[in-house]
Amino acid sequence: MITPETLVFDDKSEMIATAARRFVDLVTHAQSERGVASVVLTGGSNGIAILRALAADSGGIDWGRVELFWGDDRFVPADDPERNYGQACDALLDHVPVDPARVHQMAPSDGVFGDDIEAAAEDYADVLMKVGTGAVPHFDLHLLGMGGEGHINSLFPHTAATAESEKTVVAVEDSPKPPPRRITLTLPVVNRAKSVWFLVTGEDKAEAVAAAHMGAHAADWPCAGAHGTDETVWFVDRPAAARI
Ligand SMILES: O=C1O[C@H](COP(=O)(O)O)[C@@H](O)[C@H](O)[C@H]1O
Repeated sequence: MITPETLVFDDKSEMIATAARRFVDLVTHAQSERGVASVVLTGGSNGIAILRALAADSGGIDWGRVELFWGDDRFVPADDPERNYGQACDALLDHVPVDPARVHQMAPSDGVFGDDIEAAAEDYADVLMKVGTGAVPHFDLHLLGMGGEGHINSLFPHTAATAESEKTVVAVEDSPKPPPRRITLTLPVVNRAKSVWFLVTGEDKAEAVAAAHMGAHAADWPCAGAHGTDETVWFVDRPAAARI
């Protein structure tokens, strides 16, 4: 496994600005190599902050050639402010010329599958296979936020979703963090990404950051189970880095 790169910043705005610049470099490089870049977005404070920074300046990114996915979303109605997809639209996607056919949101609870969260999760697994023409894509980048107990996407400690080794997408019915119903990519899918970046701030995250850096078990600290095939980068502020 590749040794993670850990970048510690004095403040959050400096961290987000650096991550946004690296995002531009990574995506434009992928586009020049392969035509289309694939990126998995995340929710949470920093996952949305980087999108706002990109709305202000996205350099030479051709947004029409970015395939966008979500690492997780909350299974709530489409207009619920808790939706990671809706927050991403407000922060970035409504302001740049994305190709709607390349924007792959997870279904909301009032979408085509209605309240059937299992059907919605299976549909997203199909989407991954279809876009990857028969295999889950090796995403160019998977962004991750992280909770204080080490959750990433909607993979919480000591849950079946975190232990999942076969399915690519699962439904979560009892998330300890509200709202309780969510859809999430699983660790085997996260770990297909070439680059996995964590965006983490705050001293309440310091124990989880330290656990991941000390090689904890993913069951205990899901963040410890996420790695890119080419790089794993931790963007952390000083309080979050306090215990490493
Ligand atoms: O519930 C969620 O939380 C994580 C982390 O959020 P943060 O606000 O503590 O940074 C987020 O990455 C995930 O997508 C989201 O659904």
